[in-house]
Amino acid sequence: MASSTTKPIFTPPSTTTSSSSSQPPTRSSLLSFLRNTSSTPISLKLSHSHPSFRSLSIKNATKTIESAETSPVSKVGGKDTINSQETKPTVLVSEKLGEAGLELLRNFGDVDCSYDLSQEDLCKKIASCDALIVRSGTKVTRQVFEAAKGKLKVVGRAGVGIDNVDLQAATEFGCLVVNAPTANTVAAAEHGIALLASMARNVAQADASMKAGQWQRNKYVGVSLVGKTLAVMGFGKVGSEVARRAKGLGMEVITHDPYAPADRARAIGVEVVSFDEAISTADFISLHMPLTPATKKVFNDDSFAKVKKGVRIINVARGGVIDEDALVRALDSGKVAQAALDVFTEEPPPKDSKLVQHERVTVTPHLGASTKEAQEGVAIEIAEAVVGALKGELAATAVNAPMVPAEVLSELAPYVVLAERLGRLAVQLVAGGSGIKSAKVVYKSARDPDDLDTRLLRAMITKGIIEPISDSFINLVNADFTAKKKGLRISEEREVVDASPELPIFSIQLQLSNVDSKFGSAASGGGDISIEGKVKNGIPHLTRVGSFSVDVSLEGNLILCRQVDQPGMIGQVGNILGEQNVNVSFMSVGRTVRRRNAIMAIGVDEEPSLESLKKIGEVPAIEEFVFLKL
Ligand SMILES: NC(=O)C1=CN([C@@H]2O[C@H](COP(=O)(O)OP(=O)(O)OC[C@H]3O[C@@H](n4cnc5c(N)ncnc54)[C@H](O)[C@@H]3O)[C@@H](O)[C@H]2O)C=CC1
Ligand SMILES: O=C(O)C(=O)COP(=O)(O)O
Repeated sequence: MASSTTKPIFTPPSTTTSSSSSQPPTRSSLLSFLRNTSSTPISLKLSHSHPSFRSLSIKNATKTIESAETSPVSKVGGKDTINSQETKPTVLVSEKLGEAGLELLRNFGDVDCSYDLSQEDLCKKIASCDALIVRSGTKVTRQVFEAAKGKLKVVGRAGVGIDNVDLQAATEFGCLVVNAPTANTVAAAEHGIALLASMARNVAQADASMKAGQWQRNKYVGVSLVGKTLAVMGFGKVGSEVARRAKGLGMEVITHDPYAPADRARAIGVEVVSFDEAISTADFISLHMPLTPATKKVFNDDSFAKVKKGVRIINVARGGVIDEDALVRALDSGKVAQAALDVFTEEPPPKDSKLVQHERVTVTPHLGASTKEAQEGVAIEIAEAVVGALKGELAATAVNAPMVPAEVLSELAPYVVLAERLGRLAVQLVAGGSGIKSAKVVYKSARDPDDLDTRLLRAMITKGIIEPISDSFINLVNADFTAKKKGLRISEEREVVDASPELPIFSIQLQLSNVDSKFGSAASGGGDISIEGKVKNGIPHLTRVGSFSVDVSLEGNLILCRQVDQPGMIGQVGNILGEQNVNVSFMSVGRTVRRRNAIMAIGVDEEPSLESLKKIGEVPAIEEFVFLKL
């Protein structure tokens, strides 16, 4: 029989545990995946609307089918439109974007094209924007995220380099950053080759000289490319395309990239070498690495001291990777013969910049991505990514959230839902005051542990745990950051079990350590709260609570009761709920020893009233129970 201290224990539904009730209406319907996946099953959608971009989405299928009237997004004439009664999302485009991309955006929301905004004006405008699309000219600083006051959900970078976006601040504010990484690759590579060839033959200088009325054939004798060594610094998308083209011009190509696989370079006849070897053997050095703290001013006095005398440098990456004063010194001393630069530390550079004015320097105003083709491609790529993110889909080009390849995601989708619901459920089992400091996730699978990418699952478990206990906005972007800030440590383990290798995961177990439980039966032997779940026929199920086996699908609301294992219990509880017109969707009983203790897990469609929950607690054989919202 239950003691008065353990019975009845029930948790009234807290507002923070219900994501739909806790979000302001304009936000709850958006960013469903980034923000809230807790209410219905999901399916996957792959869209191939642009050849260079595969946008990957997880959509709430039930919602899409059932709630055309209530969802802000519906399909009309093949276009994504917004129902008239809902506020359309506002997308601020702060730099010139291709018309095809703008068209896509206009079909979805209100588009405000305001170019050349001052930082102050950007901060003023941003408070009413759901998305911001930039190129390299807009500085998206912490100040911008602060000024957005939580309204801004996505920053889309219509291009590759995201060094103009404060990613840390974006993450802290839960703002997704997406980029368009593929559509301008060829344009940047072609511009690199154009600069290489025109620098070698003094095209820009000779052109200026002729326009000034001169005919200086002897002054502009160039150097040949064939047989010369080109060092490609950064063998990514652009670097490898430059290398391919330089090989076609008869150049020897070497590369330095600490992260690129050597066999990918070797496959096109390019040798991977150390930084020092690359810069000391090359006749031409072409820069294609991103600007990061590690690459900032990596070309400085020390590195110029190591280059071959008379080297020629091309930079279509970022101005910041070169110490520009050091480059001027190296040009003046003759160590560097020429430079061709598309990018600058400060853009536009000061009018009196010694580098820009230098006779042996060829400059272009950041034109690498500026071809008609690339701009249309980039505009479509970013518009699709931003619209997708605003619709709550997972972005394949997310820069500050877990990004999972399409084929992996299609397998993991139901486990993603399971992960979040286990987190959400476990945290509701924790007794009031005890803070959660440590969570352990065990992924049981028949597959090799290295085959399982758990970043997304981990982020969803974290979101599930943190969201109900946080009054700030939690999504996939800031879940990890917020968990760390709250001092929650999440560890992961993979356990190989004898199960079907067809399934990526056999089960997910979640343990919260050193916490008191509202529901004593959820505590495992060591005093931790422990629950486990599986995916069955695509539906997440709770399969273990503490040491009790149960089997209930994780949908809607859940009542967990521990009772003396005796006949008639299901009927008694069912009757109490029935009297209140609460529909029982499923029931499962798990016990350790026959006729002793059992756990009853009851799924209910409606939220039972306080009165009916009290009545359940008054059933003599029920020793403890808890009401949980998923
Ligand atoms: N001028 C322009 O208009 C354009 C400039 N870009 C810039 O070009 C750069 C490369 O773009 P993608 O090739 O698309 O990027 P990517 O990400 O495909 O390639 C970058 C490569 O740099 C490598 N890398 C990182 N740190 C390095 C280091 N310390 N030393 C050598 N390599 C390092 C990476 O491993 C990666 O392979 C970016 O900075 C991007 O912003 C890109 C497009 C247009
Ligand atoms: O994609 C990049 O990284 C670029 O540098 C292109 O910049 P832009 O969009 O032309 O301002």
